[in-house]
Amino acid sequence: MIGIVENQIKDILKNRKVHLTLIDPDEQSAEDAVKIAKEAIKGGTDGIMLGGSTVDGEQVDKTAKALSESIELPIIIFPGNTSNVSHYADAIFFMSFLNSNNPYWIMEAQALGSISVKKAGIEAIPMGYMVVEPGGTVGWIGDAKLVPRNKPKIPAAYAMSAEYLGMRFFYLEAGSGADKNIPPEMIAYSKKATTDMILVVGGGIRTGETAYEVAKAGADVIVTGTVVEETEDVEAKISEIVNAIRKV
Ligand SMILES: CC(C)=CCC/C(C)=C/CC/C(C)=C/CC/C(C)=C/COP(=O)(O)OP(=O)(O)O
Ligand SMILES: O=P(O)(O)OC[C@@H](O)CO
Ligand SMILES: [Mg+2]
Repeated sequence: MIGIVENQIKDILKNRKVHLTLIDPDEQSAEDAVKIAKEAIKGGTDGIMLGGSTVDGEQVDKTAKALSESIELPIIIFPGNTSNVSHYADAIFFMSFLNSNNPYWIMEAQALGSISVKKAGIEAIPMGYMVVEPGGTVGWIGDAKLVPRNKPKIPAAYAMSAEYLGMRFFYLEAGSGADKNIPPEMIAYSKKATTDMILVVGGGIRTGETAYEVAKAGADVIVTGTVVEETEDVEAKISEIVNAIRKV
């Protein structure tokens, strides 16, 4: 069933690209996460993703609670593992790590995590997750068979199969803090290969210019996380990125 958050994203996509700000609950206190989220909202972001590849459930829960008390925008869990489920969030990217070598990340974590998702009563958004070189921490933790950067047809085939399996979102991930973002050509292939798939792209996007390229190539949802950790002026940085993708 399609829920409220997914419909909100689809509504925005009728007119323009979507930007999500990723906050890693491991990097700051819940109070500071709220400050960052508020700045990002002033900069024009459309929602907050909460997650990290090495974060514990308690910190996710605390941060989700603080955010839910202070902001109106959707809070979407970006789970690093089964413990990262919180009823204070609005939704969870219910993702399968499609190019992992380990069945745990492809289907077991989902089976184990589904019990908490059901109990929490949050919206599950079905997503195929594909990690491309360099892949960062998540590539290592997720035991990924990293997609070579010059092989755009590989993720395109996975995107097609994910769509045939009923997944509605497909995430091309270069790894948090990557020195290079997903190549535009790769984004274009995955976009062309699918019909209604919502294409999410993240990892290594730090400027309005790259965000524009990624959006122009076919990304529907552009995710930035590390820039927020690196910049002094979160509002200005997010607004640079958001203004750039809105030009597409
Ligand atoms: C659906 C449920 C409940 C679980 C699925 C969990 C899966 C498949 C996870 C995939 C593997 C994984 C570890 C993903 C992490 C995704 C993520 C939150 C990335 C962003 O984190 P980083 O910023 O790379 O983390 P660090 O900053 O900690 O390096
Ligand atoms: O931290 P950055 O490099 O913006 O990456 C965001 C996201 O794709 C990580 O999962
Ligand atoms: Mg991080």
